Amino acid sequence: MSRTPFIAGNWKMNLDHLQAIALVQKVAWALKDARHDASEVEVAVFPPFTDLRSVQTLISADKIPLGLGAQDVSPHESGAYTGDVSARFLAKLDAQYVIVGHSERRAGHGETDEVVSAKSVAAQAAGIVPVICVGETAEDLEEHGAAAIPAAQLRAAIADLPDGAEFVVAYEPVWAIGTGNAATPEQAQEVCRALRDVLREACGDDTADATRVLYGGSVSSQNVAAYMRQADVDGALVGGASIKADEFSRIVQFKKHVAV
Ligand SMILES: O=C[C@H](O)COP(=O)(O)O
Repeated sequence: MSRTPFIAGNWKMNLDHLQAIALVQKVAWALKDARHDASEVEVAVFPPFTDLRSVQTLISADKIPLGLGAQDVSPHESGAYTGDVSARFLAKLDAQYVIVGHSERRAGHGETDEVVSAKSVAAQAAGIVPVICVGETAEDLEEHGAAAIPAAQLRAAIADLPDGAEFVVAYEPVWAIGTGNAATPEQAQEVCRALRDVLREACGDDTADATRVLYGGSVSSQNVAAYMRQADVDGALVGGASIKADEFSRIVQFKKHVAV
């Protein structure tokens, strides 16, 4: 089955809303120059909450072929949850995606598998596609091998999603994030394949064949093509390189460097 490749740019806590506008304009020019066809490669950006409105306005006014996502979402619908942002609020801003379970939130904010599952459910209920991040630390890798922890995290994150729910999986080995020490394409393929097996077992063939599994961790224009050659890697979750318009645009144009 063919899955549309997906390049997702997670800006993390970078760029205020004015800088965000400038970056999106540059990315839009680069995509136009490259005659980017969104039906061939889907691209989305994940700005901080405070930038979402500005970025959404620009994308919609200038018909920029970019999807929009948020970096986090509340597991709750509404009420006394100071600082939380609900999935419904994000949907109102045309967010199509939301990242859940990023390792920086698991580690820095104590997010458990249960919280990640609740966030996936909240997003899905509001019509937003969760981008479920999983990945092992260097210690996990040594103790359990590469796939065991990400597979367990994925099982937990999708456990309460209804049948047929759409979601994206992002395999991000923690040791590869922001380090320049990217996983090899073969390592990425091995774990992405194992994650697809989890989907096959938990949700059946249709979901396993249709769900996009991304690799993330020090992705650049130099290595993206090698990941995209792997049978079970359907795209990339890009951090640092996504806030550099030229580099992000080169990543998006990976097809120029690889026959897929
Ligand atoms: O969400 C993105 C990942 O954490 C990867 O970040 P990075 O490309 O800076 O390594």
